[in-house]
Amino acid sequence: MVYLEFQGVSHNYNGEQQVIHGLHLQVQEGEFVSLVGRSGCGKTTLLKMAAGLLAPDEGTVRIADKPVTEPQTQVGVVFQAPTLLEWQTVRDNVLLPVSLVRKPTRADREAADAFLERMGLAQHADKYPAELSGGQQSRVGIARALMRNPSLLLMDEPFAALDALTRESLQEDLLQLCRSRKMTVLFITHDITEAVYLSDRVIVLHGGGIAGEYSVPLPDLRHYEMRYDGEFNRVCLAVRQAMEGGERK
Ligand SMILES: Nc1ncnc2c1ncn2[C@@H]1O[C@H](COP(=O)(O)OP(=O)(O)OP(=O)(O)O)[C@@H](O)[C@H]1O
Repeated sequence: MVYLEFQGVSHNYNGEQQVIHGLHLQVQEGEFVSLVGRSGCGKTTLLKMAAGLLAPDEGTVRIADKPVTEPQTQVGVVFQAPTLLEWQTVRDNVLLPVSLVRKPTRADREAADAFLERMGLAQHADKYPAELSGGQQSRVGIARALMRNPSLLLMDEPFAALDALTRESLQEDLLQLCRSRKMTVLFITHDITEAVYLSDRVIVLHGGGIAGEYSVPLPDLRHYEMRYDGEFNRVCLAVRQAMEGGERK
């Protein structure tokens, strides 16, 4: 079943040249799709339209077959800058999606603590964001998005500020979570290896549209050794070549 769909979507800022132009894309329920492309090609613009934070000038974005006109409760969004509330503790920041609609219960606090533990932040729950490193703050942002129990996760370079090993372990955690909860994911990254490792499909954006689309022929259960596999590297090379300026579909 198609879960997220862009139907002939276009967008420009301030009436200037179109950043996204008549784009069609379907993401299946439970599918993990990465968006890659040169800086400024419109990845964040596309993600913001899916999040209901930006309206397309033309075309429609649909989630579960309903047009998106505003932010949706079943959608979790993670940006590279985690935008945490400085005056609230780490735990309260994670609880924010709940406290915006009702008073958090003990079960909510336990769920928040479980996500923080999963992100390796159990001992930081009572601290304030300013006391955490940039990478730790990014992980709080991810825990907060997961607190919504989202069916669709939109992630914009969520691991960009992390060291290589933390990044790898969070990639494993994210994959496990997505598979076990059958989450649909749209994931932006500049790292081709990360895109191929995490995804069922990698989409290359170029010139306002889709320049290439690559299914990843790896089993659902991924292991870091797969990154050195010949097939894996063939997909990485194809993605890279499309990023260098492939034909627009
Ligand atoms: N609020 C805005 N107002 C005007 N122009 C904008 C705005 N946001 C983005 N743009 C422009 O739209 C284009 C696409 O931006 P977008 O952030 O979607 O690209 P991106 O592919 O995510 O880039 P990056 O990889 O550098 O994050 C860029 O040329 C950018 O300068």
